[in-house]
Amino acid sequence: MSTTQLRSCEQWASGISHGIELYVLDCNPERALITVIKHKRDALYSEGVRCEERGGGQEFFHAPLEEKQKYPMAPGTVQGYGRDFVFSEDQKLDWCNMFALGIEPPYIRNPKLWPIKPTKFGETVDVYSREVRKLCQNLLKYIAMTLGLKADIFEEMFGVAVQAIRMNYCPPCSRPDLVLGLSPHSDGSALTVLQQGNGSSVGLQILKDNKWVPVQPISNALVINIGDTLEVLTNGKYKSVEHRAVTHKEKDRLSIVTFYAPSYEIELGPMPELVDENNPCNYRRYTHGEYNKHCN
Ligand SMILES: O=C(O)CCC(=O)C(=O)O
Ligand SMILES: [Fe+2]
Repeated sequence: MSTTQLRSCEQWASGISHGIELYVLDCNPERALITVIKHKRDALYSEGVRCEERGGGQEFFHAPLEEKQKYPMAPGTVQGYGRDFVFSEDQKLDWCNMFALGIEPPYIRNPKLWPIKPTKFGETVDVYSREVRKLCQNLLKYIAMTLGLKADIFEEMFGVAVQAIRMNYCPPCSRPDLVLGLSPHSDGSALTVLQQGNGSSVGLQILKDNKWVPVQPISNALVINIGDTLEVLTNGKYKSVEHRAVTHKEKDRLSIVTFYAPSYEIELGPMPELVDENNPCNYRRYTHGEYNKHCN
């Protein structure tokens, strides 16, 4: 990593509250693919970031099937327990089970899908999500600054940002060569915040220079993915990263993923500040709501 790149990492790190340390795998804004934030135990940690250790995810997935099926993901929807991205009966399914909930704004919440067991589940998800929301707002400020834009530009543009959480649980798989945990995709969000459960197998891989590169889980670390929305808004300066998750022969794996995106009705497109003769507009305008319908 060059000195300028390091300097920009430091600037980000010192600016973020809670004494978070920032590690950047590729911090050139032109190709910023993925960022790893390492936070100190007594900062975000104590405020609920290790969601799965406090009754957040693992316990839910280990509950009997009848218990989980009380919160089904209805066909054509994206909240509850089940499988997303099922388009046809002949499709080869991913190995992961998912559990997803809308968090903000309040109208996207479906209280019937919030499990009552484990008892701490709802509270844990709420505390965690509040902290992650602040983190996303902070990150977007620093991203704006790396682009020479005013710090609040994204916050002002996003309205009441949409936030959702998804837990992906992959049991061990005897033939990891035959099935993926999650098929390759990019996220529609502006930012995605991902934690790989402690003790989980290596699973996440990003496509970099046409090769799948594993993202090693770092204890107490969050992985931040750039999503499609940020790619569009920055006219391609920040690139959305294609990623997938692989399975493991003996180990299970839990990932807890937050998607942070602009309000559904806001019209989005490359920001005029980032379009000029040398950087022509590369994307058409759309709303996040329209994009979501197209994807689901
Ligand atoms: O499990 C992972 O590491 C990736 C999860 C993911 O990409 C997603 O939920 O969109
Ligand atoms: Fe993803």
